[in-house]
Amino acid sequence: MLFTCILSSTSQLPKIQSTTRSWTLKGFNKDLALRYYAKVNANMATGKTEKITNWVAPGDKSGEFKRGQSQFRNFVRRGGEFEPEGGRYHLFVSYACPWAHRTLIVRQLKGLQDIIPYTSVHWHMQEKGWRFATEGDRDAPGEFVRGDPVEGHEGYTHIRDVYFGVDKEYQGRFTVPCLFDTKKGRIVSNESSEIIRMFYEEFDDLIEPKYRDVKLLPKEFEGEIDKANEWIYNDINNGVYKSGFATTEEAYTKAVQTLFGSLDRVEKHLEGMSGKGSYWFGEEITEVE
Ligand SMILES: N[C@@H](CCC(=O)N[C@@H](CS)C(=O)NCC(=O)O)C(=O)O
Repeated sequence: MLFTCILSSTSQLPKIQSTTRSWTLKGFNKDLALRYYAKVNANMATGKTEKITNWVAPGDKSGEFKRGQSQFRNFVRRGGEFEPEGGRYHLFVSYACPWAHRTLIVRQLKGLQDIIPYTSVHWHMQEKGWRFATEGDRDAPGEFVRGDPVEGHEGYTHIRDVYFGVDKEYQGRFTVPCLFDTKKGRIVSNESSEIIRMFYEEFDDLIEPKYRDVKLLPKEFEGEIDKANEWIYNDINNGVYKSGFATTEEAYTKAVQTLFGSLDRVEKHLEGMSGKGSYWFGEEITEVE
């Protein structure tokens, strides 16, 4: 999934080829790839004053990409501070972001299209981070790629405006996905793994009955799902970033080897399921997918 985000951004970068046994990178020009990633990195300047732009902190000799924690970690919950309500929450995404993809996928699977509207930013992230599309953009196709439609956000040009709009002193990165509460004017969450979990059941009273039966975190598999998430997140989802943003050969090699080892592990698991269904646990799609 993350390969799509990083690697498909340029036709010059390697294509991933899946075989039943292993994943191989054919024609991988690492130097070219690293130069590209370095350029993306330089273009991803965010932050208000300090350079919180560097994926690898200056002075960190390890050259390893270390992801910061998402800072908005509230939950939409029945009876809680953020009640589930149709039209109340707005989801900001980028079609170029796989963390955002999973929120869109779950939104669709759970039939939340009329409950949670969304906006996708322009795909090209530049020095101020993600920006909203304008009327003049001719190169940003796709549904809901538009200006920020939230009332009170008139004049917002970038996702950073949403963050600074709720916290003038915000010091983190201006990431998508970001779930915004239009009623309280607050960011509920900018952590995709938690946004999807809110979508699983919290809005169930508002959706058609057939969507209530979509159980992406079935009780009987919860423990196994958490276990699988642990290494899939560290080695694959985030592993792509660790590979792409590494600034030393050592960090790069370690991340890439871990990544491909884990992709093999996925292949092996799915091969072992053959005949039992196409998904991680067989017949039913779950969070692991
Ligand atoms: N842990 C976050 C990560 C989100 C994330 O890193 N999004 C990237 C796009 S793929 C982003 O918006 N980056 C902008 C930046 O870091 O400046 C999540 O899963 O929601």
